[in-house]
Amino acid sequence: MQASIPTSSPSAIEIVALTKRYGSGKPAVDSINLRIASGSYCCLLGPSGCGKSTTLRMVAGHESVSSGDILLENRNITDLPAAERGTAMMFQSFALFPHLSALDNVAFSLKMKGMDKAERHAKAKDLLERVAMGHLADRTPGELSGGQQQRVALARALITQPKVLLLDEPLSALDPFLRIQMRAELRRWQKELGLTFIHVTHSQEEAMALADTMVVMNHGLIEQVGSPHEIYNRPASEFVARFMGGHNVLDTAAGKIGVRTDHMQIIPAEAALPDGPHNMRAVVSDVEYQGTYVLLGLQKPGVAQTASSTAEFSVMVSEAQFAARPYQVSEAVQLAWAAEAAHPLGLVSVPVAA
Ligand SMILES: Nc1ncnc2c1ncn2[C@@H]1O[C@H](COP(=O)(O)OP(=O)(O)OP(=O)(O)O)[C@@H](O)[C@H]1O
Repeated sequence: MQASIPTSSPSAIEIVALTKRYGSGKPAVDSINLRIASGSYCCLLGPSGCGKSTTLRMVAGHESVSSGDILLENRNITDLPAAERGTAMMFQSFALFPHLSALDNVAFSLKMKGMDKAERHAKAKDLLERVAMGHLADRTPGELSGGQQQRVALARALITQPKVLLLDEPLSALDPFLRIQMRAELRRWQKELGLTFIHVTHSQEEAMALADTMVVMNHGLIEQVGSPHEIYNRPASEFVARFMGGHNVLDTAAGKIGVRTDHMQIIPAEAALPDGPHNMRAVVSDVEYQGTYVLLGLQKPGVAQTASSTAEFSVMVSEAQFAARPYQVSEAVQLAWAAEAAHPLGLVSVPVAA
């Protein structure tokens, strides 16, 4: 479901019925509405092809809009050239000029504006100091690590004094260890600078770690907007529950519900359970040891097991709980959950009034 962000803080960006059509088929971005609070970290999240990069590029002015509007601090920027919008973009590969020093990379856009060398170098040096790169200002990108290149790319984006920084998969070129380190740096910079960041990612984990507001997209539509805690604890649709992971989707008489895998209990088949809507029978189909917990895969009873069949449900049990009562593949069990652990999953996305 789409939902509006509380209107108490002023919107840095407001997107109204924004649509992008590339051909005659379904739009890549389909009349979306969104408000992004000033000074917040917003992550656009979704599977490949959901329209998140197209949305970001339309905000940046790198992609034309088929219909709808984009407002930055109440100014309609829909038809303005990229350089006049008050946004700056940081790309996946950082797009640094390989033959220029870090200093000249950062100063480049000021050179294009005709600023004299001493002044632009002073501004660039100042920004490099801010991202702890002042001592490496003379190095070319090839002489810098991935994380250092990212800091130069950030300084280069900030030199235009944007109100909104747009980041397109900025961490995907980094190795997993550095990605986690740079993720923390991005978050710290955003808070220190007090700027609005809009960050596109396909990683749920990255969005959860960074975002004040997550925007989950699918098929050109916004499925849900909310804090990581809201999205994880109250996924609004089956798509969001499955995409975020860590949830079971169950068919009940009252419709589909979501229950977190760590909020579901596994109980031996012979144990007595109260009759009611909050339990079901299942068969263990796989047991995965994950260190602090064990993830049990389960199927409905009577479903034939093959080597390629995947578990329909999952239950996370602590290592200690599993050690006290281990479960085996093919064992019949019962699953139970508290009424308050189940939340209904809607099916239809509804647009929000902008
Ligand atoms: N220049 C283009 N011409 C035609 N179709 C395009 C163009 N750019 C994107 N599309 C299509 O628009 C849809 C949305 O693409 P978009 O790049 O916004 O998705 P995405 O969510 O960012 O995916 P990814 O994570 O793979 O980059 C896709 O179906 C894509 O094929």
